[in-house]
Formats: sequence, structure tokens, C-alpha cells
Amino acid sequence: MGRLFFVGGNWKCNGTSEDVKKIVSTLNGGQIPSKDVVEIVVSPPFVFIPSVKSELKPEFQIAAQNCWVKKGGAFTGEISAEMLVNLGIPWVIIGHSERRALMNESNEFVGEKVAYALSQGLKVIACVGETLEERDAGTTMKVVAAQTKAIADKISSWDNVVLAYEPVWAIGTGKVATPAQAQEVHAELRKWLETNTKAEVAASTRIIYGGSVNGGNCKELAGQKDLDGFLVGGASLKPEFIDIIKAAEVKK
Ligand SMILES: O=C(CO)COP(=O)(O)O
Repeated sequence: MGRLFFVGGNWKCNGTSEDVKKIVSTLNGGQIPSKDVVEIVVSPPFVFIPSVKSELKPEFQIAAQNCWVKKGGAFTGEISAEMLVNLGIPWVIIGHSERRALMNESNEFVGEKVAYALSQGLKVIACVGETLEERDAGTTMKVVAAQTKAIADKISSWDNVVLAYEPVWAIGTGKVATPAQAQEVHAELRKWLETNTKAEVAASTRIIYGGSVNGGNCKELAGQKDLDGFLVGGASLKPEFIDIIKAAEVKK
């Protein structure tokens, strides 16, 4: 089965309720390809999720930006996977590099989180990616393989996982990976899945790219063989997010 193009918009810790209204109205007014061409997910900050969910067209699914590593309880400030399920939120982003770096989330912790979220019935956008120093040292594949292995070690099925390759040096910097750089890592990740999981997992798992994707560079990136979509930060807050969604048509 072909891999349905996937576009996620990660709003990060941005916006007021007024901003959110504007974004929702832009998205609702955009001409987007049909559901058999692209799967679209937007990820607002937790506090805005209920209003965005009720106001956005059903073509846009919702993802949380994080959730707690196990069952909820006495964990002040955390949001549990069960709560997301309770609110009918289908997706969660786990292991974003900002959380790995700023909240010290280790590979193992990320793997545990992915496994727990899946066990509760959530679908997961699992993020991996190397820093500039790691790339310069020639260790890109070693780093992303270790991050992917920590997830693979804890889960029994990749059916509900989208793997997001987000090189840290490309996030929020305007320095997008070249299509060839992205394709190289995506192909290596697919090979890693083939060797370490199953051929069917490698063939069916969507590997999406994130890091300074915008309306101008999305089409060429989307044309890469092993690139199955995007996780967009800054540009997902702007009207050009619609153009990025339309890049899915390149695969038709
Ligand atoms: O981190 C990202 C998406 O999760 C990418 O962010 P930018 O698109 O702003 O570089």
C-alpha cells in the first residue's frame, strides 16, 4: 500500500486566542487536496486544543505536542495520554528536539512515552534528528538510528507511528536541509527499519521531514522518493501552510 502524504503543523508555544481564530479561519478557507491525497494534522498548544478542534474543518486532525510518559496521577503540570484520548484527540508529537534539549528527554524516555501513548490508542509523530555538531562529526546516522532504536525497542507495532526526521540545525533557522540531504537520511532510516524491524514496516512507515519547510521549498522536498510529508513549525502559523499541504500533489 502506498504511503499517504502527511503534513503536520506544530504551532509550538505560540499564539493568543485571537491569533488562533485567525489561523483557524485561514485553514478553513484554504483549498486543500482530498483525504486520499494528504493527511493533515495541526498541533496547537494544549489550552487551545478544544476550541481549535471544535472550529476546524474535519479534514484537519489534531495532535497534542506532548503527553506524560505513563498513566496520569500526581504529576503536576503534565497532561496524560488518557486525557487526550478522552477528548478525542487522535495524535501526539513525541520526542521533539526542543523537548529533548530543553527538558532533557532521553532516547529511552522518548521510547517509553511513544510506547505508552500507543498503548492508550493514540497515534504518534515520533521525532528524531541530529545537531549541527553531530552532522559535522559525521555521526548523523548513528544519532538518528540510536533515537529510532530506543523507540523500536519499546513498541510492537509501527502501524500508528509517523517518523519525523527533524535535523536540529534546520529547525527555526531558515537553513532547510537540501532535498538531497533530506532524502539521504530518509533512505537510511527506511533501510534501518528494514534491517531492524520488518520489510513491511519499512515500506509502509511514513518518514516526514521537518526544519524550515516553507511554501517555497516544499515542492522540491516533496519530490524526494523517501520523503512522505512534513512537520512544519513557523510556516504552519501562516497562510503558506496551505501551499505546503498542496505539495502532496507532487506525489500523485
Ligand atoms: O520543529 C519543527 C516542527 O516540529 C520545525 O520548525 P520550523 O519549521 O519553524 O523550522
